[in-house]
Parts: sequence; C-alpha cells; structure tokens
Amino acid sequence: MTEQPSRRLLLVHAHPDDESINNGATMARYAAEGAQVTLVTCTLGERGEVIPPELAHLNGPALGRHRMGELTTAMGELGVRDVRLLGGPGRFADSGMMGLPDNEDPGCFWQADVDEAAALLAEVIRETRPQVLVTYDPDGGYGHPDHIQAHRVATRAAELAAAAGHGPARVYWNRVPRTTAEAAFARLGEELRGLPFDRAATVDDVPGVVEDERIDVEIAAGDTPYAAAKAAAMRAHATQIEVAGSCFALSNALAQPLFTTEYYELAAGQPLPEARATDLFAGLAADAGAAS
Ligand SMILES: CC(=O)N[C@H]1[C@@H](O[C@@H]2[C@H](O)[C@H](O)[C@@H](O)[C@H](O)[C@H]2O)O[C@H](CO)[C@@H](O)[C@@H]1O
Ligand SMILES: [Zn+2]
Repeated sequence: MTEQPSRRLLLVHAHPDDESINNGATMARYAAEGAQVTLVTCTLGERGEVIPPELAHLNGPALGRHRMGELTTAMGELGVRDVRLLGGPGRFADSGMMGLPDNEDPGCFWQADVDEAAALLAEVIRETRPQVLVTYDPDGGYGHPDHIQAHRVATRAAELAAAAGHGPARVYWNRVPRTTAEAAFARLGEELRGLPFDRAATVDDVPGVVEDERIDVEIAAGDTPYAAAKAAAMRAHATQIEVAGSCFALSNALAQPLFTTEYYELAAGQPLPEARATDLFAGLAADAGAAS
C-alpha cells in the first residue's frame, strides 16, 4: 500500500480554464508544498468561443481535444500532475451558455443524471481521499449550466463519500470579496488605456462575488512564483483567455483583474481555527496519509 501525502486537495471544475482562473495560485502553492492536488474537469469545453483567429476553425470535438492540450500545458505551469476528466474523455459535453438550445443536447453535462455523475466523482474521492474539496457555489459562480452542475455533482459526491466513511473534512466555494473586486476594477479603469482591451467588465461580471464577511480563507500569492504560475497557466488556455499585465479577458474582450489572491467560503465541514485563515487545511489533523 502506498502512502498518500498528508494534505490532499480535490478541485472540481466545469471547463478547461476555470481551474486556472479560480485557483491557479492555490494549486501551484499546494503542489509546490508537496500536497496531493487532484483536478477533476467535467467537460472539455467543446462549445467555447475561440479567441485567436488562427484557431477559429476549431469547434466541437476538435476544440475539445485542443482545450485538453491547453489544460495539460496549464497544469504543467502549476505543477499539478493529477488531472482527470469526469467519466473519461468526452463523457459529458459542454452545455453551452444558459438558455441556448445546446443545453438540450442529451450528451451534455447539464442533462447528466446528478447521482450518476456524482457516483463517478465519489470514486475519485474514494481513491484520493481529499480532506479538502473546492468547487463553485450553487449558482456556479455566474449561472453557467456546467458550473451549476459541477456544484451539484461535487456536493452530491461529497455526501456519498461521507456516507461511505471517507468524505472530505471541508468543502469550499470559490469566492471574491466585494470590496477587493471593487478596488481592483477602480484601478483597472485607470490602466485600461495601456491594455489591449477596449472595454472593461464590471464587478457583476466576476463569478462568486460576496460581502467580505463571507470569506473564510484567502490564499495570497502576491509576488511569489505562484502568481506567475497562475498567469502562465491562464495564458496556456489561449483559445479562451488573453492575459495582459495584471488583467485578462475572455472571448468577450472585456478586461477584468487577474486576482493573485484567491478566496474561499467554507460551505461545509470542520470550522476554521481563525477568521480569514491563510490555509485551506488550517487546523485539520494531519493524518499520516491514507492507504491508497
Ligand atoms: C470561464 C468559462 O466558464 N468559460 C466558458 C463559457 O465561455 C464564455 C461563453 O463562450 C460566452 O459566450 C462568451 O461571451 C465568454 O467570453 C466566454 O468566456 O462558456 C463556454 C460554452 O459553454 C465554455 O466552453 C467556456 O469554457
Ligand atoms: Zn467554465
């Protein structure tokens, strides 16, 4: 039986790029510190728009394969080695933005049976035994069907794992504190002229913004190598993201801040020993490593 690292983190995301945008610095930090970091991505983003003109021909399965390559490159930048597609490559297709006919595709993630998808994720939890699971809030951060479904599947999988005696000690939701977002957009407005973007997004465009008091953990990368790794990982997702300095834009070309501090709300599990902790595992009994 091989020993697992004493700290084990599982992140559940909807598309290739979400993990770097939301948790790139966090993943890089914990990977560098020797924690086990497992990423489960639920779709390959086959219905995404494509930014670079030279790649505009990519769509459907070809885009999905290309984005899997982007994800592999991005995880190399973060030092994350355990990357899995929920149910295997192509099991659940990208559902498209909320309200589009794409949502009715019987093979898309939005149409998946939550219990069936959760059983697949629960198997990953049984194998990897994470103490910490990170996913989106019930609205998926911004209402995208795949993000909402990722929340539902991750939540149900954690319940299944707990019922089997090996559930995560903590479940966190990706968050951004409102005052931080507002201050970052105020600075962005002054910097926009020097950026390759014509317009800026707004605070309302940022997923998961909540009042400051709901933030339980902040992982500040500041000027550490983890901030640079996050930017490099986001750049690797070139079909979806354009990075310029301390900002980025998705295919809508709306500039938004690239946060090098990442924030979390404790959704379930063991309370934290202090307000605004700086470690997702703070206060958890460091086990010797579960047998795999
Ligand atoms: C960050 C994220 O979740 N991206 C999703 C999203 O992409 C957006 C979508 O194409 C929208 O129409 C654009 O205006 C926006 O700029 C994109 O970020 O939805 C895609 C389709 O489901 C998905 O592939 C992409 O990963
Ligand atoms: Zn997404």
